[in-house]
Amino acid sequence: MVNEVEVKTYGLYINSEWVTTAETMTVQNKYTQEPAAKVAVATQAHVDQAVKFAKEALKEPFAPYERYKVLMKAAELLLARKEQFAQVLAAEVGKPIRESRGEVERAAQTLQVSAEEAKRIQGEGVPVEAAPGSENRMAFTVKVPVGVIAAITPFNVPMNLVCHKIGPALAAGNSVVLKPAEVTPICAMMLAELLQEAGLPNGRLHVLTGDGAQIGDWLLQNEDVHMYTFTGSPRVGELIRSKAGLRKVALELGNNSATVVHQDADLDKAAALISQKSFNNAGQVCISVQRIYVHEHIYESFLAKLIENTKKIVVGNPVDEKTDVGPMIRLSEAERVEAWVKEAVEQGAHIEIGGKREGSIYYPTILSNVVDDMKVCRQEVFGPVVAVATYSSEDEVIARVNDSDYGLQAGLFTNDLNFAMKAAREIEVGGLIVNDASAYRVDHMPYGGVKKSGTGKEGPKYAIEEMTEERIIVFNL
Ligand SMILES: NC(=O)C1=CN([C@@H]2O[C@H](COP(=O)(O)OP(=O)(O)OC[C@H]3O[C@@H](n4cnc5c(N)ncnc54)[C@H](O)[C@@H]3O)[C@@H](O)[C@H]2O)C=CC1
Ligand SMILES: O=C(O)[C@H](O)CS(=O)(=O)O
Repeated sequence: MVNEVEVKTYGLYINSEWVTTAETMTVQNKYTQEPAAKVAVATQAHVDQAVKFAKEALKEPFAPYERYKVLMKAAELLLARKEQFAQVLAAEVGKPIRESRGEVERAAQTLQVSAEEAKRIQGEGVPVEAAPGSENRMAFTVKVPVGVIAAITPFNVPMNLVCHKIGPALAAGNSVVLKPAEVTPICAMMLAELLQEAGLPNGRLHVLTGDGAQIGDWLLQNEDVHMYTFTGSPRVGELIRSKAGLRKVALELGNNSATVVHQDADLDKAAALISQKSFNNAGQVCISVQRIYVHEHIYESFLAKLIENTKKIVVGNPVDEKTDVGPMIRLSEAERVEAWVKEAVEQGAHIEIGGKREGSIYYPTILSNVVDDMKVCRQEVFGPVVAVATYSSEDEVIARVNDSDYGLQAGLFTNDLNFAMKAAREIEVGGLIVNDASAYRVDHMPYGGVKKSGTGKEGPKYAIEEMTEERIIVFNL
């Protein structure tokens, strides 16, 4: 089937209007390299205008039940248009069509859970009367919106990660100025159309496209932005934190995710799940398996099963129903991954399968005989490459998993409850997944890392905590 995506020009979405600009940018189909759409290029005046409308919108009532209805309606409309959105994702990301449909379904769930959470935002009674001299007082807290939130999102999951920002932000009563990734903004623009149709009040959402660094900087300069929520690279995350001053910042950053296969694990299950979760979206998932630590007693047998499963992966055109792995986001990224693998091989690694590039497609690759200081282990590959190493003791593997700048999620296959509990206590991550690979996520769970993987949690209930302020009300009776 040929992917026919209409080449449409999107304006900036400001105060429920589509604002055209003299300058536009082309968004490419990542497999065919043909134009998929054009988007407007915002100036600082557009950024300031969007923030101004966002701030003004906060003065208009938007009650929790109204937020619930709008977000639920948006989820319903999204599911009704699942195929249209999935085809756009396949084109703008190069994400295989079955996986793209999965992302749209998850995005709808994220909106639904956000809607439900809109009705559950609550404070608590505070027994101030327990303090000497306060016997005549009563107090309680309320959660109030932070105000205007700037949301900046990455290219790899452009639909669901946008919903993880605007869903909770709107549910909590905020206004949002969204800056989607330059290379994958189309779904975000379509989502804005959909939210408007679902009845979102004017001014609550604005979407700006153009130069990411420039718009990011203008958003940071604008004092009327109260919070920044960012998902992307550690480099940009640190930049935002350093420029945000005293304002709130939530950061979802990178990882070089480890998954451990212990000697008592179910090897068939481990090999099947790890091969599937290492190469989804061509490995461009920040919890994608990258470092695989296998107990030395079962190493040969596990590796053979992992290779066997990986051989079945179909590489090709994302719109083909059979395709499991499509292109990377850009040629230079595939070339970078190729160079890292070449360097690892020069340092002694063996390519067990893969190690091949065709244009921006990099084939699923398993490396063995690796050492922890190779780039493919130490840094974030963000591509379809895994590095398999052996270990001999529980303490050794926990120390090696923790020997990383990152700490988002890790996986552990074991049937030993004591080892699982020890790992739960000692592995330094935001989430440990037992008997599955690191890349497990459902959208209502708390999600976020430690160390260079970021600060703050996503998952609507947890993101709402970040996106509200707690206010105490004290009565002197
Ligand atoms: N923890 C998580 O949930 C996730 C983390 N990531 C991480 O994101 C990275 C890959 O995504 P990319 O889109 O390449 O990341 P990136 O950091 O290059 O870009 C992310 C966003 O930041 C914008 N941006 C670029 N420069 C900026 C600046 N100076 N100020 C403000 N905004 C700026 C971009 O336009 C884009 O919208 C990887 O490191 C990956 O691990 C990706 C997905 C999820
Ligand atoms: O971190 C990412 O790349 C995504 O958040 C993982 S998921 O939400 O697509 O599972």
